[in-house]
Amino acid sequence: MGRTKRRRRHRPEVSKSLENTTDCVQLRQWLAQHGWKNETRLQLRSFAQTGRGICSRRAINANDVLISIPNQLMITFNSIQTCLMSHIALLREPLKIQELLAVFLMMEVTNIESSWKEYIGSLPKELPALPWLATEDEVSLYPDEMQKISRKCHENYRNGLKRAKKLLSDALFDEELFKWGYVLVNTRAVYVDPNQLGIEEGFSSVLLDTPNMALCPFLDMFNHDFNANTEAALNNQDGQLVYQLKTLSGYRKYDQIFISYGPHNNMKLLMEYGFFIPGNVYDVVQFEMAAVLKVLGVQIDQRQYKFIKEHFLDSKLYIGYDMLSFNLKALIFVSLNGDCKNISEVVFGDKYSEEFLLRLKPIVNELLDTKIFLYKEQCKNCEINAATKSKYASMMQQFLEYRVMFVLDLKKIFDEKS
Ligand SMILES: C[S@@+](CC[C@H](N)C(=O)[O-])C[C@H]1O[C@@H](n2cnc3c(N)ncnc32)[C@H](O)[C@@H]1O
Repeated sequence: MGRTKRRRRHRPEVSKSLENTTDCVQLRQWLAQHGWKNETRLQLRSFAQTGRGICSRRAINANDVLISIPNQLMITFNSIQTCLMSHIALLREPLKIQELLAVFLMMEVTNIESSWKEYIGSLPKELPALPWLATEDEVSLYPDEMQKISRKCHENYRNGLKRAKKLLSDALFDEELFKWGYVLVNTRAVYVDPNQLGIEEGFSSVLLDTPNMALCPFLDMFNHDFNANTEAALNNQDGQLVYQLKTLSGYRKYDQIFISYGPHNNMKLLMEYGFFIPGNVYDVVQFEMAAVLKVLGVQIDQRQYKFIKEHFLDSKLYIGYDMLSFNLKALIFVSLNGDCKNISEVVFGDKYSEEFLLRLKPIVNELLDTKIFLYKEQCKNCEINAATKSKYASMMQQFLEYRVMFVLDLKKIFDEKS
């Protein structure tokens, strides 16, 4: 009875081992040949919730070093420089580090003698459903804020593509493979300190930015969770530079081990990585100043406008589980109190009157209602498009459906709190 109970409580998430797949076997052999010891017995599995990810065949304790990847296995600016030397010499225009890494992947994926063949073989063949990869017709059905971000991401990509194309002859350039590399770098690269890697100053003739991105085999298989707490560092271990991850929380055997990609809200996760997490504690709904003023039904005068602009109160306007952002509350106050003599004192001293706080309640409700209305409308658009089975439209539809539930949740919480 005790055993059954214990087992039930410890039942791990449904998953399937990937250890016997060709890609995984080859990756492991290659890592082992280059000195990776896998002291924490990490294993690749396919998880029902997240797809491919990592667990351990033993329990992991808080403060354990999860993984140490030797520097020579990573793809850094240094490794690219050595491999692409002849092409880099032809460089007519500098690239960004992300673009250079993408060019490198594009070249190496077809190079059967590549030193990273096993790693490149382990990379996903299919790209995550990043909304900006959709067609312009589909993007035009997204909510305004997501259209804007999608177009910006697409523009960045097009600029990178233009630059990268100047680097190589047409015969050597494969646009589809470049896009594949570009997205994978965006979703998998880790931050590195160029000084620690011994990257000399001379990169500015080749790069538009600093070489602070690198690809780290196996370590890039960890999925994201907002609760995860890890520390990453390049350390010296037995005279060798290694990229190490330390976990600050423990994991049971076979439970998926997560890292955190940052305190990202769901919109950011979807735009940058192609997924979102229901219940994400960092999630928020954002507002434009014009939309807030419309709900308030007021017109602000010059003095109010100047105050808002001077203190950047027209940005970072959002509501999340922690409720209104500082700026949103301040913007509402300033907009409703044109005749107030001591705006600064109230706003920056958090001296809002009871009367104002009471007034906030219906305003917040209305702001959230406008979002629900919008998301429902846009959800219908994506639903029509999802019928054509585009993975972007389906993902956006799921996201907007979740978004409606999230905002309803916020309304409930705000109602209970105030
Ligand atoms: C660094 S990779 C992680 C490993 C990846 N799952 C793989 O199979 O190679 C980042 C990508 O994994 C996926 N991912 C990461 N965390 C996730 C999560 N919590 N839920 C769903 N997908 C996730 C997304 O596609 C993201 O772009």
